Amino acid sequence: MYVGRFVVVAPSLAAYRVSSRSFPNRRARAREGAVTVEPTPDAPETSNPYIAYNCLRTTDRGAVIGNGSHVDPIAEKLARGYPARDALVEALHALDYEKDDYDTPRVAGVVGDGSAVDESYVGVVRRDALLVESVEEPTLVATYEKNRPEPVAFDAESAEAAAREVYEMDFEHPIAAAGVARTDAGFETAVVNE
Ligand SMILES: NC(=O)c1ncn([C@@H]2O[C@H](COP(=O)(O)O)[C@@H](O)[C@H]2O)c1NC=O
Repeated sequence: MYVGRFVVVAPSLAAYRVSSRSFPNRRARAREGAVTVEPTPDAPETSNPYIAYNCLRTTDRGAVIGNGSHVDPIAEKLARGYPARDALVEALHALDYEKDDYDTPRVAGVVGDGSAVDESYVGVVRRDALLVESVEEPTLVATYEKNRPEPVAFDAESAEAAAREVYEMDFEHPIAAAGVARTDAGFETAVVNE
């Protein structure tokens, strides 16, 4: 099955996978407090505005993952003190689904900083819906087919294991993955590219 891009929130860690039929020449690059999805140097030029973006940001108040440019405003609102639910609702509603040939949904997840009980969330904005849900068990939402949050088996206990586990999930066209986990020393992140 091809589900496109997807997030898993677990809820003290999270992971994101880039799957792609159309733009396979991409990688996830780890940066300070962020992971960026970008074309590889050999990728053909494209004017598609949706294929390069920060897919992960960490802040003092939580970590954010997702499949596009909405990750930045969600992280910025979170850092300014918005509750995770409100940051997701506002940024997803403002940017809405992608205006491409598929009306591709935007998906996102927030891992809270550990200071509240109901702080980890997933969200998706589709042409026909905006869903933001609190996460208490591992939950997946994808751009296609599985485009509403659903429970998923997920065993990872570190950022690296989370990235590896989503990369190896049995969905077509894996390209790269990123993981983030809350630890006593803050958020740790990891990437997988193969
Ligand atoms: N975030 C991404 O990495 C990403 N990759 C591709 N897209 C969009 O989804 C469309 C379909 O891509 P694909 O056939 O690779 O699933 C692309 O034309 C592009 O508009 C993306 N946008 C949202 O998922």
